[in-house]
Amino acid sequence: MSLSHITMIDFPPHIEAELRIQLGKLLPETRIETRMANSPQSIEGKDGLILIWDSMTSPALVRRLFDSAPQANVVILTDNGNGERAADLMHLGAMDYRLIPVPDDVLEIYIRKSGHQSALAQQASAQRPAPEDTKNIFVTEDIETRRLLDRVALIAPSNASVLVIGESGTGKERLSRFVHACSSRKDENFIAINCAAIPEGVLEAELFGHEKGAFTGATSARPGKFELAHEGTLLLDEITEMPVHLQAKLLRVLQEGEVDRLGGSKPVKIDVRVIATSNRNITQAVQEGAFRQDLYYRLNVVTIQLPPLRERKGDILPLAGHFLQRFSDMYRRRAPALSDEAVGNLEYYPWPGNARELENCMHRAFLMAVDEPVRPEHLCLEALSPQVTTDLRQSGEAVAAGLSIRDMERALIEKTLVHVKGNRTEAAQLLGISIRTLRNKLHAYESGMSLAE
Ligand SMILES: Nc1ncnc2c1ncn2[C@@H]1O[C@H](COP(=O)(O)OP(=O)(O)OP(=O)(O)O)[C@@H](O)[C@H]1O
Repeated sequence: MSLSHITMIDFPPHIEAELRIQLGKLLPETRIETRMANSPQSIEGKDGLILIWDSMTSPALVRRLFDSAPQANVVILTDNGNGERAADLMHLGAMDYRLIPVPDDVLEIYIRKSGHQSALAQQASAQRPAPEDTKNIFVTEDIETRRLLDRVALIAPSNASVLVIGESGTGKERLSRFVHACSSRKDENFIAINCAAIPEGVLEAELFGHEKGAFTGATSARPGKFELAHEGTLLLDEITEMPVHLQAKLLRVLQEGEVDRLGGSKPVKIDVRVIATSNRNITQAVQEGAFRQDLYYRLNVVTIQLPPLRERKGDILPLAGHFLQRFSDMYRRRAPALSDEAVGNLEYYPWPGNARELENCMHRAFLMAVDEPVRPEHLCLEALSPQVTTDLRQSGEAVAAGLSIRDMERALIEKTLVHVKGNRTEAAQLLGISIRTLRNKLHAYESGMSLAE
C-alpha cells in the first residue's frame, strides 16, 4: 500500500475506533496517526489524508491546520451538520464536509484523490462482487421482497433511471448498489451523494464540480460527483430535499448528458446512470410544487417501492444474522447465536428505524453477548421504549385496535426523547434514524402534518 499515513484529529474515541476498522479494511498497511488539533505535535508539512472531527474544533484552529499542511487532502467529518460552517470549510479548501457514517466508496474516493489510485484500484477490483454474489448485497428471504428483487434484477442491466422510495433505513441505498452490481457498469464507480445532508451552497459544486477561482476560496478545480461517476452510477439520496433551482440544473444535465462546472466555460460529457431515492411522498412533493414534475418523470422510468421492515417480517431474522456475521468479521470474534426469546422479540418489534435500527441493535447485542447467546436484555429494545414494548407484549389487540403504525412510531420517538432527556442526537442514534429524519418527523408532529412515507 502506498498511502503512507492518514491523520485523524480530535475524533471521539468510539468514532475513531469505527473509522479505523473501516480504513484498516481498505488500506491494511497504512499507518493511522491520531492528533489533537491544539497539541504541540504539529502536522506541519504533512501530506496524505487528514480527517478532522468538526464538533469541537474552533474555526481558527482548522484554519491553522489548513495553513500548516497545504499538501494534504483535508476532510471534515461531523455528526451534526452545520450549513454555514460547511460552506466556510469547503471554501477554505476542504475536500469534503460530511456527516458520519462515511460509506466505503466515499472513503475510497478520499484515498484515491490523496494520490493512491493504483493501489486502491487493485484492491477494489478484488472486492467487486462476482455476479453470483450480487444477492448478498441485498439480503432478503421474505417471499415478497425476493420477488421484488427478481424484478429489480431484470431492469438493472438497462440504463433506465430508477427511483427508490421507502421509509428511512429500509435499505434504499443497498438496493441501489444491487442495481449497480447487476448492471454492465458494475466495474465502474458507484458514487452516492445525500442531497439532504449537504448545505445548498455546497451541493451545487459537489454535484457539478467547479473550476479554480469559481468562488472565493476555490483555490483549485474539482470535479463534481457526476464526473466522478462517469460510466458508472450516481445515487442521489433524498432527492426531494434538493432545492428547486438545482433540480432545474439537474434536469438539464440528465437531458443533455453533459455538466457545466461552476465557473467553467465548456461543458464536460458524462455518461451516468442515475438512481434517486426518497423517503417522502414524491407525488405529493410534486403537487406542492416542491419537486419539479418534469424531473420526476425523467427519474421515475422505473420506480421501486421498498416496504418497511415491519411489512416484510421474513427479512428480520436473515438480516439480524447477516449483521451479526458482519460484526463478527469486523471484531474477529465468533457471532453469538440468538436465543428463542430474542428471536421472539425481534420478530415482534415494529422497527420504526427499519434495517438501520436492526443493524444498530445487532451491534449492541454483539458487543454485549460475549460467550453466550443473545438474550432480550442484549437487544435493549426495552431501553429504547419501555412503555411501547411492554404494551406491545402485553396487548397485541390494543395495538391492533387503537394504535396505527404512525401513532406507534410517534410514541416510540417521544418516549425515546424522554429517555435521553431530549438529546436529539442520542435519540436519533438509539432509534437508528438520521437526525434530519428525526427533526422532520418532530416538525411534522408539531405542525399536525402527516409525514408521507
Ligand atoms: N437488505 C439488506 N441487506 C443488507 N444490509 C442492509 C439491507 N438493508 C439495509 N441494510 C443496511 O442497513 C443500513 C441502512 O440501509 P440504507 O442506508 O440502504 O437505508 P436507506 O433506506 O437508504 O436509509 P436513508 O433513507 O436513511 O438514507 C445500512 O447499513 C445497510 O447496509
